[in-house]
Amino acid sequence: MSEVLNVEEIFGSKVFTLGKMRERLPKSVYKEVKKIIDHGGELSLATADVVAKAMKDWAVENGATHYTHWFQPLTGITAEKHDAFVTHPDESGKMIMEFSGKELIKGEPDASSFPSGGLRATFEARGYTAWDITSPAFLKEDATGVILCIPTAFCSYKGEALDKKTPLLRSMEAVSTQALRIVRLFGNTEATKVVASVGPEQEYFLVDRDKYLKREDLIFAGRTLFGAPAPKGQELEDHYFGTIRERIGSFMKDLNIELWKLGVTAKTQHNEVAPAQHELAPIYETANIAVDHNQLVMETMKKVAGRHGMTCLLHEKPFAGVNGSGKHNNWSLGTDNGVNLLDPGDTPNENIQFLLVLACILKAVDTHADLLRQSASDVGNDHRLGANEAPPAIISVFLGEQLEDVVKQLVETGDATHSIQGGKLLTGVSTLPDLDKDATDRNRTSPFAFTGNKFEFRMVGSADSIASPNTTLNAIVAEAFCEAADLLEKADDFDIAVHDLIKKYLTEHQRIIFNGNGYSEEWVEEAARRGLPNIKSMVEASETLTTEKSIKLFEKFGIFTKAELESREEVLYETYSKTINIEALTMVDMAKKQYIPAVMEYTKTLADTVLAVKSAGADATVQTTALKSISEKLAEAQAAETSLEDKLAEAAGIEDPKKLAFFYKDVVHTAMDDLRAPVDALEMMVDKKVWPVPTYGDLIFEV
Ligand SMILES: NC(=O)CC[C@H](N)C(=O)O
Repeated sequence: MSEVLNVEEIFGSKVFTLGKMRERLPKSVYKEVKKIIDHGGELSLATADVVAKAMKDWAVENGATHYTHWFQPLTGITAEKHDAFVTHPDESGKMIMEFSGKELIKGEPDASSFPSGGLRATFEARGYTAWDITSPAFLKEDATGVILCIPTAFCSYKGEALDKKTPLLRSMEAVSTQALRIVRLFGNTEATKVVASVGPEQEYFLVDRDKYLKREDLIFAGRTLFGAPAPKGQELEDHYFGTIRERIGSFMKDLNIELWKLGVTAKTQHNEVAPAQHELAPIYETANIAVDHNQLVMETMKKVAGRHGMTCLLHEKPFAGVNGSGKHNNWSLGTDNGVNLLDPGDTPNENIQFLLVLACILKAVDTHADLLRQSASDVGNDHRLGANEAPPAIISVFLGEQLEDVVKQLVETGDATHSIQGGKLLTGVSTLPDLDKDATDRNRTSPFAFTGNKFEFRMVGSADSIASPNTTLNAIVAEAFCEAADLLEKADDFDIAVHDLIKKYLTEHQRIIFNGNGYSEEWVEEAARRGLPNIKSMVEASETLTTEKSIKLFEKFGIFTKAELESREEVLYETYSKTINIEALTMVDMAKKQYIPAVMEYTKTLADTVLAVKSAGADATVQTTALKSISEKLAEAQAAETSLEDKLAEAAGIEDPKKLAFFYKDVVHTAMDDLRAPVDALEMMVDKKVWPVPTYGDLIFEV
């Protein structure tokens, strides 16, 4: 019998939850904290002192020696700088551990080396972290000891956002304010806020650590830059939902335990489509906490994989030719009195509030398809989108049969009189129950799919923070709600006005609805006919941040200033160029120091064989032909390697960040492909024993 795991007891044990605050704080202090969490406001320094002491006492009781303001700079990952609770000893030499309210609420981590896109000159180095009271503090335990982590926002001396959290929090407030106006129109006077909630499904690969360490591309780039396909890929679909192997299972078990302790509701786990690919999905929660938790999920996956002699690859496309990894971002909006704005009910044609919300979302997604596409772009996702079971780069919305039919009725006749019902699914077996069928099937080819009571934004990449996609979603929907509320609040006859507005929005924006196969070539053509943007790369997507339309949107709701948007665009170009540069340098390194020497050595062995066979008086045609074709490919690889180095030298002379990023995308990238092709071909021509690195087969089938 295995040991019984008390999940209820370990869940949240490393989190300074509301429950722990209620136990440890004086009633009045707890009430003040709770009020600010729910409705905003500022904590007085005296109250902050009391909270800080309680938080420190709890942390120290649990072994903590340090605290850190934990934040999310524009690197897309998290940052921390530890400070011990240590203070000056008194005269007798005794030291008492302390943590003040001031230290809790505000930090000044310097942190001047983080990307700021020109927002901070080096002489304006001051940056501040501010406690995000809405996301609970937690304990991180590793070889460093136990560290109290306080989620914080990070901004410059002038108050400009330098992180991912600040704009997200601003967008949550914006969408809450505007969505409240909508529910008020329908007579909901009880709700005091509308919360954006998110559940991100995290896909990942696990590879053996020893093999990983033999591949510079995995170490430096997080993905394979070379590699011929293995004889078997994912075509048999036998890995998908297959039995979880022992080694992976014991990783998953440890991962769950670590995550539960951190209050992450790790819920679903399974093998994904590609060999060595897996998935973990939590239950949805407030967007801000979901973003923090997803960072913890990614970090914990890497840590726990190490303990099991494996490495977790979060890259969107670690292996060419098989599925990449996404992070399907399930998003919805709910009032604090329990109404899910995205729940259509049984008869959506009669649910006017839902239809208005839906019409607003379609309008938002159509109007800002470019921004939504941008929010899901990162360097790795360029390889994933549109390839092997990942949504295309074209934004469209899947509504499903039932809603598509309601929309059609509204657009065509102005009235929706009925809703298609799911009915029964007849199993045809007397011992099996007949099932109630959903009114709508699912569509995994869509980048933005309605799934019953939420939207699943499937475009997001696996390695990316989910802060940007949710910030953008909240922002664009806030704008649509705001425009609708501006009109409807003034309407003489609300019923007629709302009906007309829904019809208008649906008619104007129905081009964004697509229920067919998003992977098909026909859709690319059809989307072009409809005038939908097809933004193929991260570099092209970055430009959309600073269009007039984008600046107007984000400034209107105080989510980004123009300067913040410009700085982010610049950071994206820099990140892109630096990442591709690392990849290209890694390729040069591997080609020059590993592949080319290995093949040279092999050609020598072959040449010796040719001579030996000939001198023995036998026919050496096979050996000679092999030698010739391998030497030709080797020459091709050598030339491509030199050309890649030339292109990198050319890149070094380009100063403008945008021009440079485009150069990396258009020129360096092509040179990289040109080098990969002959090396991959050589892999199939030489003896496996001389190949200097583990192959695709070794990496994804022998974990
Ligand atoms: N079965 C699936 O859901 C595959 C999803 C795919 N891995 C993606 O990148 O989105």
